[in-house]
This record gives sequence, C-alpha cells and structure tokens, in this order.
Amino acid sequence: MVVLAKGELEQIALPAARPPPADVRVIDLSATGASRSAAARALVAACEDHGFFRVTGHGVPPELVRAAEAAASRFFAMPQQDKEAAAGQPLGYASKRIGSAGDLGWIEYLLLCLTPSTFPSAPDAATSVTPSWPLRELLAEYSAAVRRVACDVLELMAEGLGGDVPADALARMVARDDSDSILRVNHYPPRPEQLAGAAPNLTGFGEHTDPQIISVLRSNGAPGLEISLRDGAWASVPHDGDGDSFFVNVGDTLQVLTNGRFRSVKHRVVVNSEKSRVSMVFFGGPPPGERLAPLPALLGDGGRSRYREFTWKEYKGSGCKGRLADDRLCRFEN
Ligand SMILES: O=C(O)CCC(=O)C(=O)O
Ligand SMILES: [Fe+2]
Repeated sequence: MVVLAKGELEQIALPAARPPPADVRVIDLSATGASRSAAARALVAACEDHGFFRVTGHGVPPELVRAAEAAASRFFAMPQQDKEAAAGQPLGYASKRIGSAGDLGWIEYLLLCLTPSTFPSAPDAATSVTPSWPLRELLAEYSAAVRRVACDVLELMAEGLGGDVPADALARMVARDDSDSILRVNHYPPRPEQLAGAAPNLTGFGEHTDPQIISVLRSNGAPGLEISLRDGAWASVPHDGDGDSFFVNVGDTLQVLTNGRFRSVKHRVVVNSEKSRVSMVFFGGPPPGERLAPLPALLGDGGRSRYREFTWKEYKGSGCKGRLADDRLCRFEN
C-alpha cells in the first residue's frame, strides 16, 4: 500500500500526455552461426542507439518466472504490518520513498542483495530483515537464472564489439561470486479511481539511469515503463509480444566500459492504469573493488578515455546520497 501525506500528491502528479511507443530491438540469444553474428551486431546497435532492448531465446523456464512473480504478488498483498516487518535500509521492503534524498513514487518494493556474503544460506544466519524464507529462496533461484541471461548478453555484446575485446571482458564482472548484484521487485498499485481527475498520471519511479553494468527486467505486462530517446523525447515500452522475454538496460558502468559508445538509458515508470504492475529487475554490478575504466580496445585511435578510473564502491558511494535524476557520471568525466 502506498499512503501519501499532505502535499505529496503534487510531487508525483505528471502531465497527462502519453508518449508514442518505442521501437525496441529484439535479440535472440539462442541464435547460432551466421544468425548469432547478426544478433551480436544488432545488440551493439541497440546499445548505441537506445541503450535498451528485449531478449528472447534466453532459456529461463517460464514456470520459474511465473512462480517468482506470483510469490512477489502474494508478498505485496500481505497486510502492511507484515510487509513493514521486512523493512530495512538500504535493503528490504519500502514504500513510496526511493533513495534517501526525498524522491517519491507510487510504488512499494523489495530490494534483495544477492552477493553470498550478505545473502546467507540459512534463515537463522540472516543478517538482514528481508522477507520470509521461501520467497527469498525463490527469488534467489530466479536471480541466479537471470544472472546467466545477463552474462550471455554480455558475452554476445563482447562478440559484437569485435576482435580486440576479450570474450569475457564484460561478462566476468557480473559472473564472479563477489559481484555486487541486486534484485529489485517493484509493485505499482493501480492508480486510485478518485485521483483519475486530479492526477491522471503519477510518477511510479522517477526518471533515472541504472548505475550498474546491466539491468534485466521482467514485468507482468501492465504498462508504464518509458525510455528517453537520444533527442530527449519519452517513448513508452510496448508489451513484449510473447510475454516471456526480458527487457535489458545499459547501465552507467557499461557506458564507462565502452568509453561512452553505449548509452546508459534514462527511464521512468508512469502509473495510470487500473492494473497493478509488478516488475522484477536484476542489476548486475561489478565486485566492489573492481577498477572501472574504458576497455583499452575501445579507446579508439586517439586513445582518449572519457572517464577517469574509479572503483565500483566509489561510484556507488558517490551516488547514494543524490536525487534519482542526478547525472552521477559527470563527476567521473575527464
Ligand atoms: O518497474 C519498472 O519497470 C522499472 C523499475 C526501474 O527502473 C528500477 O527498478 O530501476
Ligand atoms: Fe531503473
């Protein structure tokens, strides 16, 4: 449940315009031979162009996805006090507040850290507060499957980038045991009927880019996700035809690793539906101590790096106090 205090509705109300649909490229991860090379090229083009695409042929069993989604929906349907029992900062349940700098949205969500050191193997070893164990186990299984998708995408990307980029240059950062990976499960309740006149569109999740390398998103098909195109116009993400694909975002770190060639896509969620939206987003980040800088093979003839080297820990720390819409990367530009 999302309860707004006095004055908060004004902060999340948006103008009524509905943007046109985005032209989202579809990449088949199961392609082989010449089709795989074509998929790798299309993948690179999608990352340069929108920083956003859809993947099919990913091999994640639809039953696992549906079970995770159903369990997440059951969690959000629980009484508020039971959900609050899983509250925790920065991980756990929260509603309406995103980050610590005052961003509000018509949203409640669960954040789970997937790194083994903070994701213990038995409930009594739980260091945090996050939800009851069967849900956590199911989401961990789901995340493991989606992490493999993230790595497959990053391998295909390295292929598409060409000869001098080592095959594992990108995927290895997300595949490592100590990679800083997070699962975020978002629930956007339907817009209340009584707000239809005063606030037909509400900010669900305000505009932002994802800081990690790659985000792999699955939703229950309720509308609301929008991406910002190169010219700054918003476009809505159409439903994924078969209902079984994942959407993928380029994150800030991948923009850095490719020296700005790939685009960390600005996106947001707008709520104006009678249907509630549930999305599960896997964020594949590097290990905390990983030194991040453009891959040498991508520096081009001039050899000039657009970014100074930094660690993931440093980047994460620098962003966590800011507003959602802040440009976090500009502080690391050369
Ligand atoms: O719910 C969505 O579709 C997108 C959420 C999102 O952008 C995020 O969790 O970072
Ligand atoms: Fe996001």
